[in-house]
Amino acid sequence: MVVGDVTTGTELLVIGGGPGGYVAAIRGAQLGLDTTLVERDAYGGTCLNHGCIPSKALISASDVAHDARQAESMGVFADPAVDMAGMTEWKDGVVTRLTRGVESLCKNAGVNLVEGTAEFVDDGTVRVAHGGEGQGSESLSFEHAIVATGSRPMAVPGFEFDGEHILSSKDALALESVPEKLLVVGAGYIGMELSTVFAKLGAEVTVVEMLDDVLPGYEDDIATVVRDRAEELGIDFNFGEAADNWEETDEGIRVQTVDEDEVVTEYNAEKCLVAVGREPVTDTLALDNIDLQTDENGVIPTDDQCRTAFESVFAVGDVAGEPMLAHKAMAEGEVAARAAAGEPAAFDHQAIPAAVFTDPEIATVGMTESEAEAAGFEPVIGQMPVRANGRALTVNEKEGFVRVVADADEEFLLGAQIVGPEASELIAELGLGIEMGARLEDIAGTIHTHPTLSEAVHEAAAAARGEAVHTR
Ligand SMILES: Cc1cc2nc3c(=O)[nH]c(=O)nc-3n(C[C@H](O)[C@H](O)[C@H](O)COP(=O)(O)OP(=O)(O)OC[C@H]3O[C@@H](n4cnc5c(N)ncnc54)[C@H](O)[C@@H]3O)c2cc1C
Ligand SMILES: NC(=O)c1ccc[n+]([C@@H]2O[C@H](COP(=O)([O-])OP(=O)(O)OC[C@H]3O[C@@H](n4cnc5c(N)ncnc54)[C@H](O)[C@@H]3O)[C@@H](O)[C@H]2O)c1
Repeated sequence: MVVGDVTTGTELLVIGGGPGGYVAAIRGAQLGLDTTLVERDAYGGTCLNHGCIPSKALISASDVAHDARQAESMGVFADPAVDMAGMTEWKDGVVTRLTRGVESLCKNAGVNLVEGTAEFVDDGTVRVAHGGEGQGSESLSFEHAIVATGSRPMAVPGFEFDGEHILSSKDALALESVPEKLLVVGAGYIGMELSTVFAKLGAEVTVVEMLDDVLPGYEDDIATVVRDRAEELGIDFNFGEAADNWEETDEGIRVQTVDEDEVVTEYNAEKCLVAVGREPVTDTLALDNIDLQTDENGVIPTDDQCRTAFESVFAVGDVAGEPMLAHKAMAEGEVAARAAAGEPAAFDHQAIPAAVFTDPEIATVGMTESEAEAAGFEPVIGQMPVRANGRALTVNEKEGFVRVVADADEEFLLGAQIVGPEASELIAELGLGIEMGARLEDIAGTIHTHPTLSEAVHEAAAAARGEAVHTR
């Protein structure tokens, strides 16, 4: 415990111990920099504690329950009971194991760990306030600082999170029982992943979305596959409606939405999950003290080395803007640490994959067909339906496809979109392909194991060359 005002110095100061921050700190220490990581809450940040990991744990657990109930066509008859408290305990165990792992990885790498909230005093010093009252504070001087303070959920005006009726994703991931009726506001990443979880666990789920389909930004044929499956699970979608206000009722809550013609619709539910996007966390940093400006979305602007307007200050991860994904935060953390250590490093945006862990999963990397056209390419497309893949049928899956986008001229791989089982795993081969400048023939000429889902990647590349064997 530090009481009073102690001044120490460090070569590399990292603020925030999420995926962006802890990777930056470990890499900085590995490169020989005296490195200090300041975290105010829990190592692993949003991703490990309240995001990627707990949500994927609940997705897996709800899949086990749901798949067992759906296995009659495979000759398996089961009716598993769900103990949400037990599931939450198991999920918390996974989280604890991983957060402890991050802490010990940092320690083993020689990173100095400081618990507290860091704010800038000037462009070479922060003040770290420790814990609660009487815990004191210390000043830390630095040569380079990496800001990795992440993001928080955005609230809809009038729908402030209370953890009881109006839930953030963090609240929803900590529920001890399955709500009978769940209203979800927003059909983006979180809305779709968590609607699927709770529908599979037996909740009656209704989704309201301001726009006209699920998962804005994804191509229509991809969104359609996921929406159709979600509707089969009993999820009720209401598009073109925005959450407007709510009140408490004897049974829970009544939420009113409004559409563009001012038509009001009412929904009764036990709880309401609001998932309408996330905003960067910068208000903990006293940025005014160094006059570091954010843009209109609260994002800290950076260059391709993740450097801010200040030579000595970098920003990585969600606080540095879209896409707000953990692997992008880690990759930026690495670039910033290397740049701080004086190594050549630059962040390359061309092959950042994204995955939505819906049923079935979605995964994309690089350009879509229309993005390739807009970038001046003449694209060629190859597509393999999941139903034509033997392994998919053996795991009782039929819906979806693998699509590759290449440049017609030289056949360089430009992008890929997958919707189907294990899409999040299959996309890695195509990301590597783009990164290495692979051509269609490199993928089509690689022998893929039979029977695997990865053969669909091989066939999509072959299809783009007019050489598919397993699809027309
Ligand atoms: C429900 C959910 C599911 C998600 N699923 C996925 C997924 O499957 N895949 C994926 O790629 N992404 C996913 N994400 C997004 C992912 O969690 C974020 O992109 C990622 O956590 C960003 O990492 P970061 O290091 O920028 O910030 P964070 O993980 O938010 O970490 C920031 C850290 O900074 C600390 N901090 C803030 N201010 C200060 C301060 N002044 N001093 C000290 N410490 C401070 C915070 O306590 C926090 O620990 C999900 C997010 C949510 C909410
Ligand atoms: N698998 C993953 O990688 C993963 C999973 C979860 C979250 N995340 C990250 O977290 C971020 C935040 O997720 P999210 O789902 O909160 O945001 P999102 O941006 O993905 O989706 C928000 C949705 O809410 C809708 N919306 C906005 N205001 C509304 C209103 N008033 N009423 C009804 N609908 C409204 C938007 O049109 C949009 O469809 C994601 O963008 C992503 O970066 C990633």
